[in-house]
Amino acid sequence: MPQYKYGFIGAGRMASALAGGLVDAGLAAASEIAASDPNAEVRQAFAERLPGAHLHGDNAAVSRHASMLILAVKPQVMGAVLGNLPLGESAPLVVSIAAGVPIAKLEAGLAEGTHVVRVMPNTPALIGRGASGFSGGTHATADDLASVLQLLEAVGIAFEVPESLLDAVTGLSGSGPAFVYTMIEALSDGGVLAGLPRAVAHQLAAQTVSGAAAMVLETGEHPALLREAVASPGGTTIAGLAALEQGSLRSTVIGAVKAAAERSQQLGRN
Ligand SMILES: NC(=O)C1=CN([C@@H]2O[C@H](COP(=O)(O)OP(=O)(O)OC[C@H]3O[C@@H](n4cnc5c(N)ncnc54)[C@H](OP(=O)(O)O)[C@@H]3O)[C@@H](O)[C@H]2O)C=CC1
Ligand SMILES: O=C(O)[C@@H]1CCC=N1
Repeated sequence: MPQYKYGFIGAGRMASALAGGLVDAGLAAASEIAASDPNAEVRQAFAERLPGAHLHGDNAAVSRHASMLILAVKPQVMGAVLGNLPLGESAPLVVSIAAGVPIAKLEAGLAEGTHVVRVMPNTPALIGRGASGFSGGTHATADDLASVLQLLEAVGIAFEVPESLLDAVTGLSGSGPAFVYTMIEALSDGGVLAGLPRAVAHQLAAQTVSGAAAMVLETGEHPALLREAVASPGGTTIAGLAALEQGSLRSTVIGAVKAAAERSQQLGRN
């Protein structure tokens, strides 16, 4: 019988976000989670965030004993990791969260017949607000996909997509939090320029982004209609929107998602 419900290979930022999120969601106790990482500081940080979890320096100590094995290493080291990853007798479901690494490459590096699911999550999974896409491999069963959906829905929302769309998910929601943090910083800077104290501007900016996102998700209204409701004729908002259009905000954001999706595709070719 596998000893750990969830095993993470690589205990870095995304592994600790997912592990923390699934413990908070009640899907597993910390003692049912194990993670391996060659970096002692990273292992210590994971253990501090998730007291009771089992940390190892050796991947095999996790890969042999997990029901679901989550590969959370950089795409650049995935080949080396797969080449040295013994699986337990009751072979685990292997889930990769690495950007760009195709299912075919994962399957080729693992024992024939291994059940594989490729996932693209994001870091807000740590607080139950993740947004993920996933796609099953050649041998993945309906039960495997259901287990992965259960995991991802415990930490946010998730959509099954054809594998060909996972690079797009990476560009939008995988990398997207970084784009939004940049927007929050810029809003805060704008508030400071207009005279607000930094601490107040920072809170107002973050809450404005969070509130506006919740309006889209909770009212189901199209963002364009919500925007129109903010912009009074001859008012302040339309003056600001005109400035945004001058700076080509939309095409810049579209370009950012496209660049990230293209980089994900490139990583897959390496
Ligand atoms: N961060 C994010 O927002 C997201 C990341 N991802 C994907 O998640 C994966 C992990 O990203 P992230 O958590 O940010 O990266 P991190 O660098 O924080 O974590 C990866 C960890 O893996 C360790 N590692 C390196 N080699 C091995 C090995 N052979 N065996 C086990 N562990 C190893 C690294 O150690 P060391 O640093 O010493 O090399 C590092 O601690 C990536 O593939 C990324 O594409 C997906 C969605 C979002
Ligand atoms: O920047 C990266 O490569 C990873 C993948 C998606 C988010 N972070």
